[in-house]
Amino acid sequence: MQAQRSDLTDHEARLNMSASDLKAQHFNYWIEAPAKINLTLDIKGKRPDGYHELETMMHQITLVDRIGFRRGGQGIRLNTDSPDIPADEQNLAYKAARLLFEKFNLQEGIQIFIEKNIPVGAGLAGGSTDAAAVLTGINRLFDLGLEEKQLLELGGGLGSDVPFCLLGGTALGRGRGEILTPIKNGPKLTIVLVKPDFQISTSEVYSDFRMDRVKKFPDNEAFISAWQSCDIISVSRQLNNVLESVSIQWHPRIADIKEQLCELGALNALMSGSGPSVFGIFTRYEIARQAWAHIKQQYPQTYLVSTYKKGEKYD
Ligand SMILES: C[C@](O)(CO)[C@H](O)COP(=O)(O)OP(=O)(O)OC[C@H]1O[C@@H](n2ccc(N)nc2=O)[C@H](O)[C@@H]1O
Ligand SMILES: Nc1ncnc2c1ncn2[C@@H]1O[C@H](COP(=O)(O)OP(=O)(O)OP(=O)(O)O)[C@@H](O)[C@H]1O
Repeated sequence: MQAQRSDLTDHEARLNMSASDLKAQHFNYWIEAPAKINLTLDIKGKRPDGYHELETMMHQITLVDRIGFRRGGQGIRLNTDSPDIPADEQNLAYKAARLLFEKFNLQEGIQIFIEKNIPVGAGLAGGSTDAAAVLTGINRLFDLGLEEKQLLELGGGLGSDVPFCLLGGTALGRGRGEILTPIKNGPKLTIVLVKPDFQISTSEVYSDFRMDRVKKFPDNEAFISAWQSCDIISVSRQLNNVLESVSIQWHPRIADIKEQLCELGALNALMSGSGPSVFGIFTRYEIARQAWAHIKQQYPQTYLVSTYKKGEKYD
């Protein structure tokens, strides 16, 4: 027979609580940290600092990590439910916290929890979005008064994707990816996202990139025009990521997944960032759901997601 709540001692009740109840009780402030996909990614050249000059359409989706905070104690303490990421100063979220602690000489400590739902090393900016959420969270919790422009500048020092993760929505990224132009009034996308069971190093992909191996470059102007007309068919036609020329050569399975998504009804499919995640865009939710159920049997890390809107809650 199941014990009633009132029959339990405090300790038993705590043991009976789900991990998420415990987390909710301990961490009293939570921020969502959404993943991003690159709808286009163009490389304009290599810069003197070794980075690549980009022009990329970035887009937040409803696959989110949740970052919990609690003020108090000494210094920065970080925990996570994921065995795949470091729970120490190696973590990009920890580095984000340290940046603000040092800059503002904060005396009171903070405890941070990363509920990890975004696959790691997937081309989905998982580390960057956690870091962005930590900058936002500490700014609010400690009333630091940092404005968006200052946060974006601090974020850019942590990683090229962090500024976009701070800004959110849909934006064109130039420079290293940190010079951002928001692109408003787009459609709400229905997406099936597949993360195959291997990871790819972003820096290795960039260092193997050769302009003369790219067959077709993105047309961002045409993309933006299609986007602002909410014309999903034209948007799908304009999907293009030049880093596929590296990652698909290393892992032909990425091309297989793209093909499979299209066979299952996607208008088109593309690798995100440096890969290996692949997403397909669908016009109808029911077709997307069937494709998701089918591909999930082969690739357990398959997600049915859509365009992320701030303020809405997602499971
Ligand atoms: C592939 C993308 O995710 C697309 O949004 C980003 O360009 C990568 O963003 P990120 O992971 O935040 O990148 P960073 O942590 O700043 O850099 C990782 C490595 O990627 C390479 N890198 C990154 C961005 C860029 N514009 N040019 C580069 O060559 C650099 O070798 C760098 O050492
Ligand atoms: N909070 C974090 N979440 C995920 N990875 C982290 C985090 N902190 C550090 N890392 C490390 O960063 C590396 C890249 O992971 P991440 O999931 O950010 O890759 P990614 O999605 O390919 O990033 P991007 O799309 O920005 O290139 C991994 O080796 C991981 O261990």
